[in-house]
Amino acid sequence: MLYSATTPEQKRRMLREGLASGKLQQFPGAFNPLSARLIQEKGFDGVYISGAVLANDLGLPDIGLTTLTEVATRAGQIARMTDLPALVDADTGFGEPMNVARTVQELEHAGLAGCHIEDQFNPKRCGHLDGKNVVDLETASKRIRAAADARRDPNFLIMARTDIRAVDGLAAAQDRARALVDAGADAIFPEAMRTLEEFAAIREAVDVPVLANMTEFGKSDLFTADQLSSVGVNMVIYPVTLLRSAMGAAERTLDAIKAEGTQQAQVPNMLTRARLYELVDYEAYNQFDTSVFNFQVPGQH
Ligand SMILES: C[C@](O)(C(=O)O)[C@H](CC(=O)O)C(=O)O
Ligand SMILES: [Mg+2]
Repeated sequence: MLYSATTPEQKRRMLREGLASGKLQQFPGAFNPLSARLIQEKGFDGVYISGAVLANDLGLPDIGLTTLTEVATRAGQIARMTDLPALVDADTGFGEPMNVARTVQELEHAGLAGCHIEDQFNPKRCGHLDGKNVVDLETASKRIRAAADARRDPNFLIMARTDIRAVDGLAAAQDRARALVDAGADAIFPEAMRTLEEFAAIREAVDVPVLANMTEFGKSDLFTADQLSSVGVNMVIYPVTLLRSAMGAAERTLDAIKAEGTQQAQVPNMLTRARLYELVDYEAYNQFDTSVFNFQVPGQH
């Protein structure tokens, strides 16, 4: 009932253990708190909270328009609904190194298990689009160092994302990954890798966990969990997958209502009322009510 009984500290330990387990950690992107429940129920290892999804959900493009307050608030609402660890996309950290430090403390406070901070210029863009740019190594390292120093829980995961592959190539991505680990990164997110061999090259360059971004319509093929495991990737995200699926379904239903004058034919594709109630644990609230209100007033029989 209500929120997860697992504490943020426990979730952060779970994330660390999962990354050290040798088993690929699969983190689908939750597009709202309810979908985080579904992700947990289906047996995934954790929940990803995508910057693109948070921006798109507000009707905005993913170009650094969302604020720290918006991201921390929404990420906190999602994280508290699941017993799984949640990793959030902190974009470029929302400013200069001191802002990055505050970002990390806000995200810790919101109950996140970790975040990733990238080395793009502001305004940032989707890592799978052309025309992005990256900051120099010193600036990128300062962001990561500030993030690592700011956390109060040593298990809060600081993941460094580098977008440099698309700008300067794979060797540059290996160098930068190494340097960001030296700056304090606990894990590396090499953005826009093209092949499995490229993931293997990053794996070779660093000895911290490596993440693969399996976003649709991007630069990489959608590799399977087995393929990613075979090159030593530790964690995979499906960042926008559920939002795209849900919005695809919504569009088809709206089209059907327009064309047919009723949603009837779409009903079999919908989550039933019973299933929805199950996901929000309706029954537990019912029982709470019954136990609270099931009393007798003395003298009244
Ligand atoms: C992972 C990502 O940063 C996100 O915000 O989810 C995006 C995903 C996308 O736009 O498809 C990215 O830059 O890859
Ligand atoms: Mg993003």
